[in-house]
Amino acid sequence: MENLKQSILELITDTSTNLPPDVRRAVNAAKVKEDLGTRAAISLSTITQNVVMAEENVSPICQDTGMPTFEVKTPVGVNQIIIKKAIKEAIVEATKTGKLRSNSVDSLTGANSGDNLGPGTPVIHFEQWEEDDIEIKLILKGGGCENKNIQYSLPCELEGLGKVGRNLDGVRKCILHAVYQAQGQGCSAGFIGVGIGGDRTSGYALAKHQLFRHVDDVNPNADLAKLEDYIMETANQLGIGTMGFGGNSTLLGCKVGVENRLPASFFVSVAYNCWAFRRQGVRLNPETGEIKRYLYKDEKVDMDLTPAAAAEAGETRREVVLEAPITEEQIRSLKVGDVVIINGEMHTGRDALHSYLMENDCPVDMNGGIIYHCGPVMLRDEAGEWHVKAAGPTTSIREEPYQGDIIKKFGIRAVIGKGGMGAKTLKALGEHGAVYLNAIGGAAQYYAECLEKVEGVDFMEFGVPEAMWHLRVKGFAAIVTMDSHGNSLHADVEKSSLERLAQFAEPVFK
Ligand SMILES: O=C(O)C[C@H](O)C(=O)O
Ligand code: SF4
Repeated sequence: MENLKQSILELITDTSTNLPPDVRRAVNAAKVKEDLGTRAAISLSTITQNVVMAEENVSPICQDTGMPTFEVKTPVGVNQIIIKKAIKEAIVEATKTGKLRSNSVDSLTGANSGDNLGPGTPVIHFEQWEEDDIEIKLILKGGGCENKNIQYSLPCELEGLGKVGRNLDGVRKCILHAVYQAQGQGCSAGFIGVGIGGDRTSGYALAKHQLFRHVDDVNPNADLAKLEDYIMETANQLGIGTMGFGGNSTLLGCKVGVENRLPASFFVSVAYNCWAFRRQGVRLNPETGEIKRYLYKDEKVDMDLTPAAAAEAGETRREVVLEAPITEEQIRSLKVGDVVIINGEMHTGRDALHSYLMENDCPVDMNGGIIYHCGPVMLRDEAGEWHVKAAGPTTSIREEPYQGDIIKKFGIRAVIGKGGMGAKTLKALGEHGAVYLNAIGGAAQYYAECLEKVEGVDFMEFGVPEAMWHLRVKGFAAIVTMDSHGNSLHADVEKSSLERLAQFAEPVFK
């Protein structure tokens, strides 16, 4: 098995940097469905560009390379301990070379292991099978979309949909609700795997397992095939759209599996995966460990790079250039829908930093400054200089308990992230003259290119993703989705999508 580690390393690299053809087809199709010039069309244009850049740069499509989860099938007689060791070695190497972000964090101390190894990471499932080859499948599912997974225990009552019974129609309602509750926070347009039945643990495992199905396969169970088609049709009428900006493409794939349940339990488990749906697999020669073929590479699919047209007549989009320190006057002139181009300095900060800043001072002057919810992939060269390898936004709503206070305490004028924030932050934006800017989630290569220089870093003890990186940027584009006048695109889309959800309350599957 002399080639085993190298083959696994290739699998990890390909999964992280090269979106599979079935996913590419789905993203391209979504792009066609959006009207030219809308926010959704512009986002999809950035997304397709980002996919191409990741392949060319052999760098992560999204900076969050997720929880590496391997599903391994071995013929009888193959040593699984050797495979496990090779997987771990390949993971360490892929982390060192920036194909994976160091993502394994001690849940009690917050310490990042730095090499993606630790209790429970990576996840490896073994199974024996009757075939002669070794098969290894890998999914890199990021934390933001993982947070939007949801499990329903039936019977229950759901907002907009009413009573949910223990039958196929109840399952239908749960799935629609799952898409609704994710809004744009899991970087829609998404893919969902659904597990009906099992217990709480096996139900989620079944749901995640569905994500290994081809996007365009047909469910062998006729009822579930109908359900999948129905969900695809209906969920895309919720109007959540790419990144939750509104639009026609909310869901790119729906795969449903079923297992028996206990008499007392009826779970519907939903695994939500962002558009950056990174999963791949290989068949290996059991003697040498060489790759015989890839599992999700049926044909080469180029991304649709047609640029999103300029706004149509009637929909004017202002472009405003901002450079820190930003004045209150500049902020007050911004409205939801404006596109902002940022030059100059910004600082990253996410969960660890926000909680720290509540009680402590900031090492840099943030007055008039810009904070970017981002946990980048960074590499240091021989001269000790840091380089940004991938740096898209992270889900901002996690900072909701802190953001308003932090804006006030440090005089921050702009918060960049994705998925939007809540009422408390909206109020603070109005009171203190600040703005929320939505960057395109997952577009980690696209944004890395705008980050020209790493000026410094604080709090490396928080680990690379959570540290406060001081960055010099050029031409960083984001959209105002919450302004200082009380407007929030996120609140609007949430409200309108709930109204649309309620239109699907009547039974469909008898
Ligand atoms: O951790 C990250 O960088 C992003 C995360 O996957 C998210 O979607 O919030
Ligand atoms: S940032 Fe978005 S695209 Fe990246 S892992 Fe999180 S949910 Fe997925």
